[in-house]
Parts: sequence; C-alpha cells; structure tokens
Amino acid sequence: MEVVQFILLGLGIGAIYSLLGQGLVLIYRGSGIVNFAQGSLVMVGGYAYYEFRVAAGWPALPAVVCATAVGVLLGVAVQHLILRPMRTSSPIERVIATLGVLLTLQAAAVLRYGVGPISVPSFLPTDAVEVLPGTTLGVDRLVILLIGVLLTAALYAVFRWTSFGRVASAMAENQRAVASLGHSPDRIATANWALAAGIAALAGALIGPITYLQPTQLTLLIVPALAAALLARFVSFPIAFAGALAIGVVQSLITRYVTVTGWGDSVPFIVIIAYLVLRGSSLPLRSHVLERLPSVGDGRIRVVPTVVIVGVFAFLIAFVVSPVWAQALTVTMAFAILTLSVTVVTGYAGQLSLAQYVLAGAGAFAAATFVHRAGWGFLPALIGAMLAAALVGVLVALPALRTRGINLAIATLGMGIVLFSLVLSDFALTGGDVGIPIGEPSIFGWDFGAIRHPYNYGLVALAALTLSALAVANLRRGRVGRRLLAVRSNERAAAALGVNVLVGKLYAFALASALAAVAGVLLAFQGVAVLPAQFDVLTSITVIGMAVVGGIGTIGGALLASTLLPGGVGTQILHGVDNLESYLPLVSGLFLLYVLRSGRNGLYEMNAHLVRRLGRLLRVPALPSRAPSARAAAPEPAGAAQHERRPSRRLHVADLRVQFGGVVAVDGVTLDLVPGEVHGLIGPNGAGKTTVIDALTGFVRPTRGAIKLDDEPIGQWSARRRARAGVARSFQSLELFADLSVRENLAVACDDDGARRYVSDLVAPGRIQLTAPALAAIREFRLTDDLDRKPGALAFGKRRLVAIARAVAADPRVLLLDEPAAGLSDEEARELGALIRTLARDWDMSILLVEHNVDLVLSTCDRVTVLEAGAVLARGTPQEVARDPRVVAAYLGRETDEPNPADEPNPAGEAGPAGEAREADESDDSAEGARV
Ligand SMILES: Nc1ncnc2c1ncn2[C@@H]1O[C@H](COP(=O)(O)OP(=O)(O)OP(=O)(O)O)[C@@H](O)[C@H]1O
Repeated sequence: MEVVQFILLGLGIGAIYSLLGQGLVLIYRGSGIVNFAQGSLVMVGGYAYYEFRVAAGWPALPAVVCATAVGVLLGVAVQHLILRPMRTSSPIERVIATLGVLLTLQAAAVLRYGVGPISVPSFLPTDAVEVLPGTTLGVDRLVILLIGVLLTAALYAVFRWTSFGRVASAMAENQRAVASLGHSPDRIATANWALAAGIAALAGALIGPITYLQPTQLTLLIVPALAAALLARFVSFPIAFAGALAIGVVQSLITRYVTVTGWGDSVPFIVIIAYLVLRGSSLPLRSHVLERLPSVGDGRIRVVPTVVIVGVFAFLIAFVVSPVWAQALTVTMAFAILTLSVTVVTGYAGQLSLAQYVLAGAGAFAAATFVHRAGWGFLPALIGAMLAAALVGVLVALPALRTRGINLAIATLGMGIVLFSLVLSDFALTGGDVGIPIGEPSIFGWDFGAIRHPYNYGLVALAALTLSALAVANLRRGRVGRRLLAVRSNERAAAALGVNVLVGKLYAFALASALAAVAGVLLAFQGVAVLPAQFDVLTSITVIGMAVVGGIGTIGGALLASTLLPGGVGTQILHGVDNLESYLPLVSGLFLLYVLRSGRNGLYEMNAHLVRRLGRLLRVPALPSRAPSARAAAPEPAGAAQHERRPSRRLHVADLRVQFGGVVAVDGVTLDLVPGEVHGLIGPNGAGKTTVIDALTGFVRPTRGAIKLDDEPIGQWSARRRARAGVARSFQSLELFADLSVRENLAVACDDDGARRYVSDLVAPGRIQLTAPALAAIREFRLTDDLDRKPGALAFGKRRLVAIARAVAADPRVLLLDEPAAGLSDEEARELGALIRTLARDWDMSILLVEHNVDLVLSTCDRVTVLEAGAVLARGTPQEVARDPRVVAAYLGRETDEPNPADEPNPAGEAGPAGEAREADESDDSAEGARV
C-alpha cells in the first residue's frame, strides 16, 4: 500500500510538471521555440497571486483570474517585444533569448521578494481524501491532476480538429509557408504564447501554496517539464502529460526508497539523456539546417597592448586599489576565465553548454579535496582539479556526440543538475553546509590566501587569466581551433575533410571544463572553505547569458562579460553608485535581451571601433582586420605535377542498395571509378545520385553492396576514415565554413591531425602551412587573391571553386563532385569542366561527377552512368549514353529523331528534368550532343 501511496503523491507532483510541459509543447508548436522561461512564468503567476490575494487582500477567485491575466500579458509582451523582432535569428539564439527572459524575471523577483520562501494560502481545499483503500491524496493535488487531464484533452482536441490548431502546428515546421497561405505567423505565435503563459501563471497560483513561493525553486520547475516535453518531442500533448506524470511518480518513489539524496532530481534526466543519445546520430542528417552563428575573433595576440594591459593591472592590484577592489577584480578575473571556457565550447566549437558553472564547482571541490584530504600543495591541486574537471567535462559532452542544438542545451542543463544533485550535494564528498576547508594557499612558500593577502591573490588570478586568454587565443589560430570552427560551422563538411568531429567536441568540452576548474578554484579559494551552494545550476545560465552579452566568440567579449557577473567589478561600481549593486542581475538580463534583439554579436564587437581608436591613441599598431595576415603562408607557385602524390586508387562499388524506411533511394548500383577517368552520374531529381555519394563517403549506411578502395572493403569505415584514406567529396550546397577565410577552409583540409596538436596548439599554434596539393589547388583554381576573404564575400561561382579546391587540398585519390556546376554560367561551367579533366589527367584522380548540366557531363566524362529511380538505366561512353533511346525517352525527354530545338542559352546551367533536356540541346558543339 505504501508504494501506491507514493505513486499517488508522485501523480500529484507530475500533474504540476504537466502544466508546465503542456505550455512548452504549446509554445514550440506555435512558434518553434523551446521556452526555458516557462518556470519563470509560473513564478510570476505565483507572485501575482500573492500580490492580489495576500498583499491586496482580494478574494481567491479574482486573485487567480488576475494572476492568470498577468501571465497572459507577459506572454504577449515576450513574444511581441523580444521574439518577434528575432524572427530571423537562429533557434539557438531564440532559446538564449528565453534564457534572458528567465534571468530577467528571476532577477526582478529576487529584487522584490528576496531569495527566501514566502507562504501563500491555498484557495483549494487541502484535506486528504481516500483515493484507494488505505491511500490518500490532497484535494488540491486531485484538482490539479484533473486540470491537467482536461487541459491535455482540450489542447489535443484544438490542435487536432480546429483549423487554428492545424495552422499553429505548421508554424514550428515552416513559418514562411504558413504566411504564404494568408495566415499571420505573429498572430498565431502571440496566441500560443498568451495561452501558454496564462497556463503557467495559473499553475503558479495553484502550486504556490503547495511549494511556497521562491524564485529559484519555481524557475527550476522548468527542468522536469523540459524532460517531459522532450519525451513528447515537443509535439504531443498526451505524451507530455503522461511523461510528466511518470517523472513525478519516479521521483516520488526514488525519494522514498533511495536513501542517497539527489537521485530524485537526477533520474529523469539520466533517462532523458540516454534517450537523446540513443535517438541521435553522430553526424547530422543532410536536411540539418545550418544556423547563423556568432562571429569569432581571429585570436591574434597584440604583444605590446597585452603587456601594457597586464602590467597596468598588476600595478593597480599590487599598489593602488583597496582590498575590496582587489577582491572585486579577482572575482571578475575568475569569471573571465569561466567566460573564456564558454568561448571555447560554445563560441569556437558551437556546443551550447549550460553546465559551465557547475563544472567550475566540480573543479573547486576536486582541488579542495586534493588540498584538504590528500595534503597536496596549491599548484598540484589546481592541475589535478583541471584534469579531473576535464574528465567530468568529457562525461558532460557525451550527449553532444549524438545530439546538437537545443536538445544539447537541454542535455547539458540536465548534466549540470545531475552533477550538482549527485556529486556536489553529496555530504560525504563535499561536506554539505560546512564544505571542505582549504587553509591558506601558497606557491613555493609564497602565501597568497585571499583573506590575509588579497593583493597576492589578485596577482595569482591575473596570471591565471593571462595564461588562459593566451591559450584560448593560440587555440583559435592553430589547427585545433580551425577544426573546432569547422565542426561548429558544418559537421558533415568537417567529417568529409577527415576532421574527427567527435574528438573535436570532446576536446572542446574537456578544455572548457579545465578552464572552468581554474575559475572555480579561484572563486572558491577566496574563502575558508569550498561550499556546494556556491555553484548552483542557474548561475551557469547567467554565465552563458553574459558571455552572449560580451560576445561569445571573442576573447575581448569574454573579458567584458566577466565584469557583469555577480561580485565583480560591475557589482563594485554599482555599489559605489548609491548601493545599486542588487540591480546588476536585472540590468544584465535586460542587456542580454537587448543584444539578442538587436541581432548583433555582443558588446565587444559593437564597440570594436572604440577599441581600435584606443589602440591608435596608445600608438600601437592599428588592430588588423579579422582576417589573418595576407603574408602568412602566401602560396608559392606550385604546379599540380610538382608535388609528390599519394598512389592513385580505384573505387569500386557493386550492387549498392540504400533504403530510407520504405523509400529505396539506390537499388543495385555498380560503379567503377578508375584513376585518370571522370565518371559521370546523371539522372532526374530524386534518382539517388547524392545518396550514392553519401554511401560511398560514409554518410549513409547502405543496406546492401560492397564498396572497395582498391581491394580493401571500406563499407564499414566512418566518413572520416574514408576521407583520410583519400576519398573526398564536394557538396551540392557547398557547405563551406563560413567563419573561416578561404585559406583556413583549405587549411582544414590539409592540416595534419596529430594528437599532440591538442596540447601544443595552446602554447605554440604556428602559422598556417598549406601543403603542396593545397598550394597547387590555389594556383589551379586561381584563388590567390581570395585567400583572406570569407566565403560569404565571394561571388557564387568563386565559392563553388573554393568548395572543390578544398576537397582537392586534401590530396584525394578519389573525388566525388556533387553538382559542382549548379548555378554557374556556361562559360564558368566550361572552365570547370576543363579543371575537372585536369584533375583526372594530371593529378591522376578517380572522379565521379554528378551533374544536371548534361553538356558538361558529355564533354568532360569518359564514361557515364544514368540512374532512374535509384536503379541504373544505362551506362557507357557519353556517346553511347546520349544515343541510348531509353535515356533519351526517360531522362532527356524526347525522341532521338526529333529535331534539335533552338540553342537557347541557359544561364542557370541547371534545372529539373525539363531543364535538363534543354541543357542536352545545348550540347550542339559535339555531334553526339546534338543528337540527344
Ligand atoms: N535521409 C533521407 N530520408 C528519407 N529519404 C531520403 C533521405 N535522403 C534522400 N532520400 C530520398 O532518396 C531519394 C534519392 O534522393 P537523392 O537526393 O539521392 O536524389 P538525387 O538524384 O541526388 O536528387 P537531386 O538531383 O534532386 O539532388 C529521394 O526520393 C529522396 O527523397
């Protein structure tokens, strides 16, 4: 019976979660946004109810109605003032905006009500009723459960059977399509936000009396709700409801039967993370939408300004400032190291981690344990803590290996909670409220305990920050930094160039965690003991938020961001201005919303011109542009034939079949790519051409068939391994790394991937060393003048050439080109054809050319295979294929004996089947072409 009782209690808790979970699904379905501020909206409802009911003394019903109305208005305001202007921002930026709403509402609540709990009377009867024999549940819980059931049924019905629901559902998929059908996406999103925020506020009024009102606690209700919504893939109301109940029940049972604290909070997330990992894939699908990413700095170190700035700060700390300011500067410098860790993991590697502050805590506890329990000195303890945190960081990164974007944000938030609940809150490990004492730190007999020697401690923090910033700058300029940026920009393209995407992500998390550990140690070792409560989960969100405010991809941005974090310079300045420091979190939250809304890249970049002017005033060389120096590794003239090539290789594929669920995309294809030859692969849209390339390069797993590189079966190899073995590809949509210059794009393809770079780059990244094939590709593709430009600054035709040059720079032996001439003019396409022939003839490559431009195929290829609906329709020399009546009828669209229509130029150079027929008409240069 006891079990049943606890299940019932769990249902009561789950019902509360379900109200939040439904709001999350509602907002996602109506606007494609995962609203991390849903718990904060509950909090607002709770406090609004308190204001009306307790402070103003209203009767219960009007108080509940008005609290709900406050929620509705707030929902409308958030959608209208913040998210609507961010319509074109990436989903991740919009998620960060909801984190900004969370931080702002939380800060406002703390300002008004403090951090302690406030009790509020319930308007629902709280008597227990017997539900089953021997088991009871409060009437209030039963009512909430009933509301959950009714709400789920109502939402299900609205979204299933009304036109509003259908249109709203389409919003998450494609807002443009919805708009083109005459609906207003804004109005629909606003309606959904209003409804979801109203439900959240009602939930606040309902559960405030049960849980007490406390800002942090209510805000964190988002965590189980996110888990429930994720189970429902943010789509299904009934599954979100059932998931919320299940989580409530599991938590209740764990609380009763597991004596170790923290498991109740953690288990739902462990399950969710496992689910995400199992469901995810190590590389994104072809359909994965690339997001606009914040710009990154160039990582160049200006020696003179750096020495001057560090010297000035050392002087100020050692001789000028008061102990209070020394402490504020120390806190800011420690936070700067933490925001630098965000620069590495989120700015460079593109992985949104919501666990950085908890990781800092893990580092601080590791160091304290080494000092207190093992008797280590400060320096070994710090290094040990960095290694320990790096290990924990690798664990936190595990979900990142198979999931990305918003799901990863949820997973890292969950990992942070698991780490906090199971490790930092474990009394045996961290000493609970007493913490772990740390004594007086010293290095080689030099005492720098913050209490007795705040200036010395400040100097240690300055040294740590300087080294960290230099390491992060070096990382950016080195091979590993390029690899991380390539991963952030486009995982598929990175893997196709032989970059180890998984190792890159793990490394970014490990390095960021090691930096976070340094920050954690510096923050925690200021006191007499390290305390778990110092490293709460929500501050991780504040850290990400402020990193965005500063500028998440630049070192200057990270330094600026740190001044806004609690206890640092910002707090100290506001303290001097009429004790305004308690407003800092609110101001910072609003700042975050402003920066995101303005679509800019943070305060650092917004004020870059000021920094430049300051540089000129200090008579130091003007800050160079973001692109690395044109002098660096300027290509020397190098001919294709001049570099020593790897031996040629032949790629053979037999009886290839690829199936996606019920769709057979490729069926029984056999191809032989031999050195020195260009093999054309043509066919109408959807014939399976790209899928063949995907299968040959390891991006999809074939259902059947053998793929051999010379005599070696490579069918089971990863995309990266095939790339390293010399199988390169280009992509239909180019997939260049937008943040990297042309030179860096090529460098990613030819950088050696030695493991020692992961360490040596932090100290001595060296200059870009382009290999002979890369230099030859630059010459061959005439890219010398474009090396320091970003792809976005190039004309479309040039970009296509860069994409092929990048594949060629990897010195491939087999090159698979996916529609390289799409969008090129006739003249450009002809030049490209000549280049492809050069690559085959002079570079001795085995080339597969997938093209819709039949002229190009017929004039460039030695052999051609024609696909239709996944199967081979014909194969042979271009002449044979062009004459094949089946090809002419099925693909080229007219009979062989039809007269050749007028030779109209096709500037686009590509089209669907009809266009392809016209392309074929243009091949009148050759007699065979004219016959087609
Ligand atoms: N990940 C996937 N899941 C399900 N179906 C897929 C997937 N990728 C491709 N397909 C389907 O496989 C078939 C072949 O697609 P593919 O893109 O290879 O054709 P294609 O010849 O390259 O077309 P196009 O010329 O338009 O690029 C199509 O029906 C496509 O919808």
